[in-house]
Amino acid sequence: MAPNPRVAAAFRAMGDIGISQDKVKPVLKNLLKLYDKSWELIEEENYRALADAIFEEEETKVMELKKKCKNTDEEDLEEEALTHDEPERPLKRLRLRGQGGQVSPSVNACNQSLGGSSVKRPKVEEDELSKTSFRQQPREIKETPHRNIVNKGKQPLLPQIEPLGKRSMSERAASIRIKEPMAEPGIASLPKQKVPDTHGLIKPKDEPFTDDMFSSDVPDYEVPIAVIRPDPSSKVDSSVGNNTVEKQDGPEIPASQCLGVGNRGDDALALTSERETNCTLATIPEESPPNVEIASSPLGEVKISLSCNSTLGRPDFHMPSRTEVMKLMEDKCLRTYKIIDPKFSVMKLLNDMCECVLELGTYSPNESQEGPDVLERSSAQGPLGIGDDEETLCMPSCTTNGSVHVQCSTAVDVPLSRPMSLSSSDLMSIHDVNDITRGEERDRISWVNEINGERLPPFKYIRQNLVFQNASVNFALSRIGDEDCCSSCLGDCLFLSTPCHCANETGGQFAYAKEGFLREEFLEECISMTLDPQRHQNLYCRECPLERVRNDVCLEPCKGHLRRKFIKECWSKCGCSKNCGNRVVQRGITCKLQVFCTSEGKGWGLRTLEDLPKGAFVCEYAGEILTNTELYDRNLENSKSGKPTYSVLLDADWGSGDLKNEEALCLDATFFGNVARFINHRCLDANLVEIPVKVESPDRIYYHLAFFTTRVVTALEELTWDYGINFDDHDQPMKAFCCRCGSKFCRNMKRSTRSRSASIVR
Ligand SMILES: C[S@@+](CC[C@H](N)C(=O)[O-])C[C@H]1O[C@@H](n2cnc3c(N)ncnc32)[C@H](O)[C@@H]1O
Repeated sequence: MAPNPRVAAAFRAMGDIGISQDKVKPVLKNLLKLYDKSWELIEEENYRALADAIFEEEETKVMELKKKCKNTDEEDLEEEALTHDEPERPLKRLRLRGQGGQVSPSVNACNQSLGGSSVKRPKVEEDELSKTSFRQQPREIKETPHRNIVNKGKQPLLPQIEPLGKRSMSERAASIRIKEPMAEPGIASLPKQKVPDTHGLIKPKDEPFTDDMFSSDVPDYEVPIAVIRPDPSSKVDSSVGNNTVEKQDGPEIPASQCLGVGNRGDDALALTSERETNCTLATIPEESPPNVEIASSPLGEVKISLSCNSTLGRPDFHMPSRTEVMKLMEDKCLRTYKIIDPKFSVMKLLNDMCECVLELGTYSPNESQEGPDVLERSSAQGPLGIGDDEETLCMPSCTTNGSVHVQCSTAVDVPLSRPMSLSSSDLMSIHDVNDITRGEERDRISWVNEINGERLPPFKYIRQNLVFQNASVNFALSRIGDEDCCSSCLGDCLFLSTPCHCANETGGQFAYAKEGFLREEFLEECISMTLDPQRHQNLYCRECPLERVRNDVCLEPCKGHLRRKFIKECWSKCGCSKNCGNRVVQRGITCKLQVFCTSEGKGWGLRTLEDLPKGAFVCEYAGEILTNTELYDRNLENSKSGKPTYSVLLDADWGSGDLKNEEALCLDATFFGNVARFINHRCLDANLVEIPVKVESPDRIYYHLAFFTTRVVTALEELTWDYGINFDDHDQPMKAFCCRCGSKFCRNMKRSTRSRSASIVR
């Protein structure tokens, strides 16, 4: 395998300016292994062009530094000659081999001077060194640098793919071979420049980096690659040489956030000066080694998480902003890369890592059929900022036990591997973080997870109900008689002195007020029916479809269905305007909503991002229209999955007549649904109430189930509705969940014998 130019160049750069290789190696080993995967994708030619361009630009500064190092070089060479029996530093050894035993004096001298303890320091002022610390001498790259990093001298880093199921995600990430070149913006197009031969110094390229370059006891990818380290004594200037941190756009960064890159907490990356090295080495809790985790969700999201426990015992610690962390990481820890790639950023690094894993892990023919591994993740508490980068989420966070995490995940919805259970249509259902509706709704609906690494499970977002197969839903215009519409109306029906036919359903008054919200009186009635069903007459079927589907022969008596108030909206056959105030639900969602991961263990939930007045329409429950029989069959298949259920009975009129099988309908949002599928249950004092709405169908067999606020709901409040579950009724199609609604009226805790029909099927 060809040598890796990035590794070579990074080492050359550090060597040239005298950075201790001992300190850097263990860190770079891990960083490079990850980053190189993406770097490898860049064509060799382009790399050279880029490197040449950068090197030339930096030449003058490097030469200046070299002059200053000159004296030291000579001394060091003498010293080296005297002490050549001593074990060589790995880099030096590499160079010696690569140069047939010829060592570049200047490079070697400077290299040893800063980091080495057994050799002299260069005669360079620290400040000056800081200024030039990462300048690199131009050089000619005559041969392709090696790319084959070898682990422990035995195992190649990029072996052939093994079956997925047998290995952890991290192992897979480390071992899958890159298949296709990937262009990197801004790099591929750089013109190639010729670099004078006079500067050709070293070619650390002919040999693979072997075990002796890195600590040998470090397994691939199971070691930390980055850590945020505390520094008890000083604040560190990210621009080097200054012990204070300048405020960026956030609060001052305390000393505890002195950043470094390390390996298992026992080494640190000393990239700039010894002062910084001391800082990064200061107080590393031994019991909490930093760690890197590569994980994927079942849908293929890749997360690379860098973590350490550096805040342990630091009560003064506060979580820095994402910008602060990123800036410090870039400035302090990783500027080596900036020499080679001026566009380098930590975000880019992390994103590249993620994308490499994605690239490497996608649709590999050798992968097993099992889903991708998901590594154990620590659940971060406290708010996580979402990256402003469209493609990457980078989230520094802090747990209560003091761990600091920098987590990066791909927001691009590419599955890591194709689990057997995901069909191509499933893959189509993977959700954009910015808009789960894929443009179906007027406004975007985003999803966030501030709790753990889970991603939104797949489903296909639909705005309106769809018939699955046998449901008897007939939208024929001819079915709507004159009494069921207002064909002679004009404009806005709410402004009529005498309400039109469409208000008949609601007792001759429209359900909506002119402001667009439900009339208080109507709303209160609906709420009261939900809160106290005993006061309102339940409907009982002679032959309940729920019982009939269970047992055709001997039917159990109907347990009753809550009688509900309907809304009838004006529709296409009406003469009024599309903007008529009696058309609310059919216009769709108009408030700003967000799907989020709940902290109470209820899974995903829905919240509003803006204050909502009482009686405001939020959304309807959209899903596949199934017959009760079809739902029963589906549930039989899924009953033991323990997954959330998303089906709702359209039973608001059951009991008023005998229903045929194809008329007993329900909505199932498991596979096709809208945002309402995320609304969780709350016993009794939910902030939403569901109301049946007739739009295009004159009867009550099929209707829309619409959610309205029961009170003022403030921004970021979770939206909930009372599913009407009787937690004591075990004779139900699916097992009831353990309610975590948190309501003081929770029926699951009190085990009340409240006898409401279960309108949501569990
Ligand atoms: C319509 S889904 C709601 C969205 C769901 N939380 C999710 O993650 O997709 C209904 C399911 O959510 C969960 N759920 C809803 N309300 C809950 C509550 N109060 N306590 C616990 N789990 C709840 C149950 O698993 C239930 O089957």
